[in-house]
Amino acid sequence: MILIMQVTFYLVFGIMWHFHLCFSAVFYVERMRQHCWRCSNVTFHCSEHSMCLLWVQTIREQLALLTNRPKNLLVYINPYGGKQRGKQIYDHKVAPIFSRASVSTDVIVTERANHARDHLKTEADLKKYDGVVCVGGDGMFSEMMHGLVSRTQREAGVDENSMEETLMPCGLRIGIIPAGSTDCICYATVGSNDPVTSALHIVVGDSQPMDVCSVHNEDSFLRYSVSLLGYGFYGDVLTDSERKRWMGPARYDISGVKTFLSHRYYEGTVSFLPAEGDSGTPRDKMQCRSGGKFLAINAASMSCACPRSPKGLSPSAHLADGTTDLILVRKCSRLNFLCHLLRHTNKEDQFDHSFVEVYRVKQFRFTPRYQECDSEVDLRESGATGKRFLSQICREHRACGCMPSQSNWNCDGEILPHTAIQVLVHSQLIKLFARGIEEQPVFEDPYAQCAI
Ligand SMILES: Nc1ncnc2c1ncn2[C@@H]1O[C@H](COP(=O)(O)OP(=O)(O)OP(=O)(O)O)[C@@H](O)[C@H]1O
Repeated sequence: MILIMQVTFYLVFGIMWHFHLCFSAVFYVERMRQHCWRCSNVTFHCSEHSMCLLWVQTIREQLALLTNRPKNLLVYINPYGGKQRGKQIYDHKVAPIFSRASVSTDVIVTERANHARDHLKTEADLKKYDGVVCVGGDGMFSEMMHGLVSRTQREAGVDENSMEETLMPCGLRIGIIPAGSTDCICYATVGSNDPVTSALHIVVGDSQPMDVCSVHNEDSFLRYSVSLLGYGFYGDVLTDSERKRWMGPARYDISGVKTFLSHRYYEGTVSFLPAEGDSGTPRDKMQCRSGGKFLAINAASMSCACPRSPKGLSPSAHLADGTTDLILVRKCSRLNFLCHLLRHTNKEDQFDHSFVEVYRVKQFRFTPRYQECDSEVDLRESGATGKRFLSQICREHRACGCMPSQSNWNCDGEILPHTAIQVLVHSQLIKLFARGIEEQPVFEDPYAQCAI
């Protein structure tokens, strides 16, 4: 009994004691299908008050020894993310679990885009907290991560604009309660996009380090990325879908089909520093420069798994090994490109095509064939008349003023204002309240209760 308790005690997260009726309920995590966790409880009845009290005190003492568990959290809720149910999800599904686990919270419902980022960057008294939690989608996570990373660098005197400086890892862990239209980061780090599961990962104090890529244009810092940096196909899908926000989540499908049919390719050169040692490579083709015509240039710092693509863009990408998987899809026929895209949704190897190259790298640089001086992206549907391409004058045909074909970088769902970028992976810069996707059931019967 003692042995079982030691093994599984970390899954207990609360206890409720009823003095007069002489019983106590112990709350614990129960593993369900598809990486979902649920809150369960077992009730102990006891004929003697003193024995019941002893049990309750012992369990409380044991819980107090688990120092990795958060006691104070700062929570940001985006009330407009996804189906606009962030507040409801937090109040009904998450807050009761935090309360049961004796986690106290300060909750901020955001009033505008970048509210959470700015508050974290400057105002928040971070010493009071053991972690920060966002209730929203990938955009909301990205906002919070930017706020926390920038704050950490500023306090450490690190210049984010300099690629030479080593960034300081963040001290606070980040929790993600999925409530967006795309919850890829949550899905790739927990294995599901279920708010209750994420809340339970937070209260049991899970910790998952994560790499962060910094993206620079010459000497200026642009953004951080933790999941996907995509030029060409994924950049075009995002740019088009941003113009169709009014359509809701259906915009991604419509923009995806439209972008696929347009079959645009882009010219440029990718230079990279391959990972060494035991990081492994997704494929064994070593070279450090690749130029030509590309349908897509993707850098996946995590698998980028999501319900539509259960294995993700790069199934073996590691969350925290200091590398990113650079996937170069060269110009090919529409049919071949379709085959490649379809393999993201099934178990076939999406890299097993002659027009696809993949490298595990620590840093890379992309130079478009036609270097632009500036690119202010105009997202209006009537973009052709906007500012977007005004400065993109073809170098080789200055006289004719023809417009070179350039895409935008999709940086974790945000459009970058520059096409020529340098990317550097910072190993384990942040930590999440997550444990990665559990490969094997810990217990022989994965659906059995975790006995205490
Ligand atoms: N109160 C607010 N009002 C408007 N925008 C907000 C607010 N709070 C946060 N945001 C912004 O909303 C964007 C989308 O939020 P979130 O990621 O939570 O939802 P989403 O439905 O997943 O959206 P996305 O289309 O980015 O996947 C974020 O980039 C964030 O900056």
